[in-house]
Amino acid sequence: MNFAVLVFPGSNCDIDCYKAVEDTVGQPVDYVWHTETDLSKYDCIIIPGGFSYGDYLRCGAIAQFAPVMKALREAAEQGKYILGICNGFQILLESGLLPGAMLRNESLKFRCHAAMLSVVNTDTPFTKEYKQDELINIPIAHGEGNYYCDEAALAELKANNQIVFRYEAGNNPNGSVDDIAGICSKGGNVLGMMPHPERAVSALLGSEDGKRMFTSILSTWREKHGAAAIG
Ligand SMILES: NC(=O)CC[C@H](N)C(=O)O
Repeated sequence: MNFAVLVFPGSNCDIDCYKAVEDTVGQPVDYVWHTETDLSKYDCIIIPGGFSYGDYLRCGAIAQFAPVMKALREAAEQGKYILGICNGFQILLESGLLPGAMLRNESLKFRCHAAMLSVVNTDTPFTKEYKQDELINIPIAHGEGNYYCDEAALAELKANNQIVFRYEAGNNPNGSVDDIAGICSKGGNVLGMMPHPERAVSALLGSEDGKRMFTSILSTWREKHGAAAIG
C-alpha cells in the first residue's frame, strides 16, 4: 500500500506523519510537494498539519488552490483514502471536500494539549479497529479548530453517520458545534480531524491511541484489495 504525505509551504507535521506511517504500518511513503499534479500511484494521501501559506486569509484558504488539489479531488472521487489532520482538515473544508467551516477557537487562544475523544463512527477505513464510543487520547494543537456548520448540515452529518470523533462531553477545547472533532465524507473515504493521531503513536509521546488509525487504514485496504495485496 502506497502512502503520500502532502507538503505545502508552511506544513509542519509532515515529518511526524511520515514517521507515523513508517513506525505503525511500515508501508512505502513519499513526501509529495504541493506543485505535484499526479497522485495516481498512491492509495492513501495524508494532508498534514501546520500553517500552509502562513495561514493567510484563513487557515487552509490558499492551499485549496495548490496544483496538487486537482489530483487530490480525483483521488477522493476514486474512493482513495484521504486523511486531513488539523491544517489538513481545514484544507479539506476550504476546498469543499468536506462540509462546514472552521472558526477561531472560542477562547481566541491557540490550544495545545492532550484531548480525550470519543469514537462515534467505527465504520470507516480510519476507525475500524477502534471500539464504538471508546475514549481515546489524541493531542490537539490549533488556533482555528472551532468546527461550524448550520443546523441543516449538522442534521445531514448525523443522518449519514459522518461524525467520526467528538470531544469528550464537557471537555470541548474550541467550542465546535456538537463537540465535533472529526468528520468524514458520505462515502467515508475522506476524513478530516483536528486532533493529531500521528502524535500519539508511542508511549514515549504520551499515547499510543493514534496507532490504530494507521493500522485500520492498512487492514481496510488489504481487505478491499484481497489478501494478495501485500505491499
Ligand atoms: N497544527 C495545526 O495544523 C494548526 C493548524 C492551524 N495553523 C491552526 O492554528 O489552527
